[in-house]
Amino acid sequence: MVATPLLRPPSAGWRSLGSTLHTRPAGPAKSSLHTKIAQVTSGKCRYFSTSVSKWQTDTLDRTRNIGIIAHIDAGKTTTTERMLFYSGFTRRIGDVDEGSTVTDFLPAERARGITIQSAAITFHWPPGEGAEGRQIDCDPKLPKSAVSHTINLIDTPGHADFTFEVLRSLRILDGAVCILDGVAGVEAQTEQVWHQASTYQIPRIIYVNKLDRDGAAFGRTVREVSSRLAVYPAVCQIPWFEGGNGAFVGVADAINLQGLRYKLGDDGRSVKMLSLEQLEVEEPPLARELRNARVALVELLSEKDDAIVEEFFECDENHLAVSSMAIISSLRRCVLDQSSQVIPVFAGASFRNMGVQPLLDSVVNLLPSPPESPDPEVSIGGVTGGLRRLLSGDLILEQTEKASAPVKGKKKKKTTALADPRDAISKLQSCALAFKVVNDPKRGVLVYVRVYSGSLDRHSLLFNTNLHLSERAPRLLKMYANQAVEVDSIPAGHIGVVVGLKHARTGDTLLSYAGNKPTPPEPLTSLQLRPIDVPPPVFFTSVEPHSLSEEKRMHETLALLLREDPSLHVSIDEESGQTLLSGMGELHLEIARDRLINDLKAKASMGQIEISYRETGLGASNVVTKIFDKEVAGRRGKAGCTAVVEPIDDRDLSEVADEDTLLAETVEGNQIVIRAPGLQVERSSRNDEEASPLLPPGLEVSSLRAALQNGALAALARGPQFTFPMHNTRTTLTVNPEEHLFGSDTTTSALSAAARQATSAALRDLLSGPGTVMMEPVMNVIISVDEASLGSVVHDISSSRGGHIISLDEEVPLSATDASNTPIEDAARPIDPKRVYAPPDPFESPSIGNDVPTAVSRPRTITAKVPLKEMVGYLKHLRSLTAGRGTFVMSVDRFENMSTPRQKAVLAELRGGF
Ligand SMILES: Nc1nc2c(ncn2[C@@H]2O[C@H](COP(=O)(O)OP(=O)(O)OP(=O)(O)O)[C@@H](O)[C@H]2O)c(=O)[nH]1
Repeated sequence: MVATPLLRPPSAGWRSLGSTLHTRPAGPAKSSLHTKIAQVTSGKCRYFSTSVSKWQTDTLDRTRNIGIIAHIDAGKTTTTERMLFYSGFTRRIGDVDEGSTVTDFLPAERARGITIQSAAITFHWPPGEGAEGRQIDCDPKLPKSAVSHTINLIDTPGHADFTFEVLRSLRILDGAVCILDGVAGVEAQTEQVWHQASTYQIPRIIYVNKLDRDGAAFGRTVREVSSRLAVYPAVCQIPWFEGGNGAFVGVADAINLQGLRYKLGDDGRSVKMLSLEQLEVEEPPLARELRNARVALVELLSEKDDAIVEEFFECDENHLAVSSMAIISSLRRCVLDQSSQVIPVFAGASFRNMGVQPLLDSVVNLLPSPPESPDPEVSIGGVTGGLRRLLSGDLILEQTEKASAPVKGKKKKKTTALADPRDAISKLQSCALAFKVVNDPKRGVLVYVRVYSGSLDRHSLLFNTNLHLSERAPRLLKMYANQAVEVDSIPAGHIGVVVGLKHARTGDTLLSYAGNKPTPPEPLTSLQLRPIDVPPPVFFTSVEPHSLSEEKRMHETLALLLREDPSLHVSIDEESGQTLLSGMGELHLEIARDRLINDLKAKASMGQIEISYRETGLGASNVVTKIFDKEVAGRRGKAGCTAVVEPIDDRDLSEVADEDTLLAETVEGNQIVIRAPGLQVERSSRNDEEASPLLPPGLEVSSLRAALQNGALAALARGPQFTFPMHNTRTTLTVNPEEHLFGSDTTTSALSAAARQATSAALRDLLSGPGTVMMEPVMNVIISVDEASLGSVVHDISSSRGGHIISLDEEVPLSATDASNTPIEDAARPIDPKRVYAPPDPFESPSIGNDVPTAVSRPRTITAKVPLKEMVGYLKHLRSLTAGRGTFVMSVDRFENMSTPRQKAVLAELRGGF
């Protein structure tokens, strides 16, 4: 599978693998592969181009948008650094432990040695000009890695606190490399990220790293892949331990039937290649195992792919005679067709510079190009489907039918004639997803985008469908880690950066369209690419400026932080005036603190990190009316409204809404319904900005709605009894035009103030009536332990921590972290490790070689629901219960009402200091 070594005659000499030599050889001779792997012709392919800024769409098939996913510390950054080095991108290998890597370029990341931001880096493999180069016809009999490809690599973070960041990186990938730690095997978080990748149907290959470490067990890890990730591992390489159980010196390649021995202590560019025959002389046990691996590989592929069966018969049913190209093609088909459940597995030790070039070849050979990846999901006008279907007109047709179908039990709403949505779709020039916003100290705010259709051109007007505003794209860049090249356009399938956008945030969809209108034609305004739910924040901390004069700057910096990371929330406590920053985990907030204070230089300090509790009503309030009548900033403002606050029932929001409803939306766990009887707003009309004759001049429906919503949200940020934000409530605001609007005195700020006062009054009414209760975040926790510690961990969770055990050894998706509600296909059945080929590990007893781990060390998975409070500092405790082997991941399940004694105990603790 190694392009360069595969393509050269196996010889016992040391070869240089790297950027200097790329010859184009002849394809392998089919008939006698096991005796003669490849022949080399002297014909050379040159991959030169003159322009690096030209992004040709016709070279899209030579582009790979991939990510590296793994458990924390599995070696993502170390592997990425080697990739950059071998591709000629860097001159020396960066070291995570020294803090000199290219990808972890934030000071906070360098200091902690962990990856926080997913940086996008472009490089070429094999070294050359990548997809920008002149189109060269390559022999289809050669692997794709014979020609230089452009690889856009997204480095995803590994810590559970950054799940949201992992998700938003995942959704723009066409393929992924999953790195496993060869000592730790498949860990809880690997499973979590694996399932998230399954949600987006991302084709994957696996790389088992750290095989140089004591205790590394490639075979055991392969078996865990089958049992824990529920896929068939296609072992493409096996580790080469000197003399069978000595030092890790390289890999034996089951595709090309050769051994790759690296020079110890070297930078990994010198590799000795040995044919199977040579291995038989020099390392007979390894040669024997390599034959086993080849047989198992061909057998596995034959179960899933008919084409290789034919090839196998042509080779007289000789597993060793099947050509390496046939195997590569078969593996590629299986990787792209995820129903095969086949995942190729590779081996290496990135830190020792072993195994990374063959891995890069596999990225090019096996992972899909953008056009080969699954149709990206979009939502438009309440309908979801694939972007390609939308562009072909199929999806929107469904929407038109759905919109005109009568709603059960309701009279049909009056609608204006809808223009054919296909006309609107035909006006779409480009559609891109902003997947990352980074504040670069030199270049300003960089918005990383993945373009999905058309071509995003410099100076084009981009409509942001999340924020409903347009902004121009003054400059476009292609990023090489922290270096940039200016470009004129970013075509579909590519990743680039827009500089100079003032509003776009991570996760926003950006459109360019034909025509000079300020907004695109309906229903394009609602088009969203791969929408993703932001989980509710469960920790918070206060942020205080050092002085009053610093306050403005602090808020600007916070706003930037929120553009970068929308899973952070900022709110102001109305009464104390304190600024509160909330996030998904303790580490999440600590990193935010680092970013704010150390990187963005805000002169502010942060308080302690605390759990973010909530408050909810135990019944409905009375209807409360408030008329706001006051001078604001020298101008009279008068407006009124009524409010009712009640707990959410199980009615759907669409059932709550009627013809008088201007808005029915769930924001941060609370539903807001805004009604204006008789306003005669044509809601189903596509012109929401339409002024109503009942509205004072200058006041539009959209601004009335926004003002009322903001007012209600401000009031709901503070519960009447415990001052925690309200949760699980529905607030219905009603504006009666005749009673609550007062001509030109009714300004948006007066409306907002009236809504806030009415909601606050309804909350107080709730307190004097049915009362309120505290709610706490309850986590969905998945714990991985050995059989031996199962009992003590289960006991600890259920008795000392007040948790409920949901299941043992069953995959339960982490609700808040799973991107959609679509069932996870592969969460179903683990594959019996006995049916899977895995080479024996050094020191492994032959009797258990192919067996499941022994009873005491059998991995067990506990799924439980536990209050977050009881999970603070849990890792340390788990480690002590499991002799250091247990791991866990968690995500918010929901907020639950607290019992009176628990509420009392928590309040006493909070008052006494957390
Ligand atoms: N012995 C050995 N150590 C390795 C290998 N690869 C990585 N390491 C070490 O493992 C540690 C973690 O490596 P990283 O590359 O930072 O891992 P990561 O997956 O990027 O971690 P996060 O960025 O925190 O998610 C570092 O100390 C590396 O030096 C390897 O092949 N062998």
